[in-house]
Amino acid sequence: MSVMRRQVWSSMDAEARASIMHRGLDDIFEPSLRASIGELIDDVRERGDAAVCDALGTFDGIDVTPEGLRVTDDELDSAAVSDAVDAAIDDAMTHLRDFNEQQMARAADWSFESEPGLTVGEKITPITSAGLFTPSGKASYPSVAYQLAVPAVVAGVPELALVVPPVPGGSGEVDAAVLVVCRKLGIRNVFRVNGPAGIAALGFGTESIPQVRKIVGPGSPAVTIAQVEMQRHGVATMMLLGPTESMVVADDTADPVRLAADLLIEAEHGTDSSVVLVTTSATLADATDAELDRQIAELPDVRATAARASLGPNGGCIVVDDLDVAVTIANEFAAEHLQVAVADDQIDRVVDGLVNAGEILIGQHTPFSAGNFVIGCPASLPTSGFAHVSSGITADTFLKRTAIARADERAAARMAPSVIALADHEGFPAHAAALHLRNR
Ligand SMILES: NC(=O)c1ccc[n+]([C@@H]2O[C@H](COP(=O)([O-])OP(=O)(O)OC[C@H]3O[C@@H](n4cnc5c(N)ncnc54)[C@H](O)[C@@H]3O)[C@@H](O)[C@H]2O)c1
Ligand SMILES: N[C@H](CO)Cc1c[nH]c[nH+]1
Ligand SMILES: [Zn+2]
Repeated sequence: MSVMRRQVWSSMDAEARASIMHRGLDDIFEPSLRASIGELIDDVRERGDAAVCDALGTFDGIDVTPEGLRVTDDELDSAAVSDAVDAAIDDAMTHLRDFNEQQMARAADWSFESEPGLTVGEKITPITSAGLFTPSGKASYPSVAYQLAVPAVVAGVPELALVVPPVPGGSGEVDAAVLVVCRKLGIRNVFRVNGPAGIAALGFGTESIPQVRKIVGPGSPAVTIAQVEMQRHGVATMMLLGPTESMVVADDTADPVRLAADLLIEAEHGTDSSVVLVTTSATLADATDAELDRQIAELPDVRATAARASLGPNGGCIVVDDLDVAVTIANEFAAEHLQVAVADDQIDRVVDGLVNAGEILIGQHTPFSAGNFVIGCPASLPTSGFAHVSSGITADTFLKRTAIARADERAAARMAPSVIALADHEGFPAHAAALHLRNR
């Protein structure tokens, strides 16, 4: 039986096409989950640390007192990982720091004289505080910790706090690799939390956990709902870093063995992931499917089950007539991670046409896992179609732009008739009066 659900674009009706584009949102915003997360948020607002501790007991099976929420200096200082992981974290953080510093160098204040006597521009400053959520459920995610924290540090956010659920099945300890990342970056405000309760705690502030202005980080549906709900309470959060997803656009020159391996990368995250191959070659699709079957057999059961769901009911293979159609599909899908595996002389044409994706990785030497871990591009990226309108987490996520203008007397007089005409039309006499009195 095929691993990938196979469809031919030219024979798919509108419903079949819409179904491949749709992912995740119904599950994420399932009404009873929304209601229970809403109650949890209210509880944290009313009872602070006590509610976070209760949620840790109920949902994560961990008993802690409020004093136990903060990861101690001793835990941070003694956290240790193998030399190989330590070196890999340094390698990754160097690339990520370089990427974000390049971005910062292009985010300079600017101004210009837009007419004689009128200067306008922008001043760019970091937000004053941010909360970083590192997931810890179906996997350990030190890479998410540095994907969030390095950009925040490079942006210069003065107050940072990181929350993370304890290792599942443990006795309350936090993944040592996450702590190593925090230590390397000088982040000492680290808290063990239940996922959604931790989001609420960052938004309201509790006795132990500092209140922040913006919360970022990918997570499970419960964590995602908590972030969306906290917008009602005046906290900035992002839309929407949900279940991991990927797409590969390939032509008949792609190597099916690498293609299968690359499709399995994000497919193994969970049964809620979605992975799609769009190809001009049915022969390549057949060969890739056979390879997928062989490579999935080598995965542990839990990852194999996730991969079959991601490539089967949640995703699949779409055979298209040409690469232009593939580009149209990729832009409509707006994948979190997108790889282009086409002939060298087609790459520019395809990449030029791609506009909606969290990241675009070019060629079969650029697998998603290199992007996830080490390349230095953002890897905490918008999912569920939000790559149509938003971007991954970078230093820019932690900056804001304030417009600045200065007019002299001559420019104010020149603008007065336009201001007064529009103020009169909108019915705001005080808006008009401020210009009238300057021009008497
Ligand atoms: N978009 C991205 O950049 C990106 C990056 C990494 C991971 N991800 C995705 O993030 C997700 C991580 O999910 P995860 O489960 O591994 O970790 P998670 O930490 O996000 O979720 C687990 C936490 O949520 C709590 N929780 C779960 N359901 C709950 C409920 N109903 N009520 C209260 N608490 C509840 C658990 O007790 C635990 O504390 C995956 O879907 C993965 O694909 C996305
Ligand atoms: N694929 C994830 C982002 O969607 C990032 C990640 C971390 N670890 C493994 N993968
Ligand atoms: Zn991944």
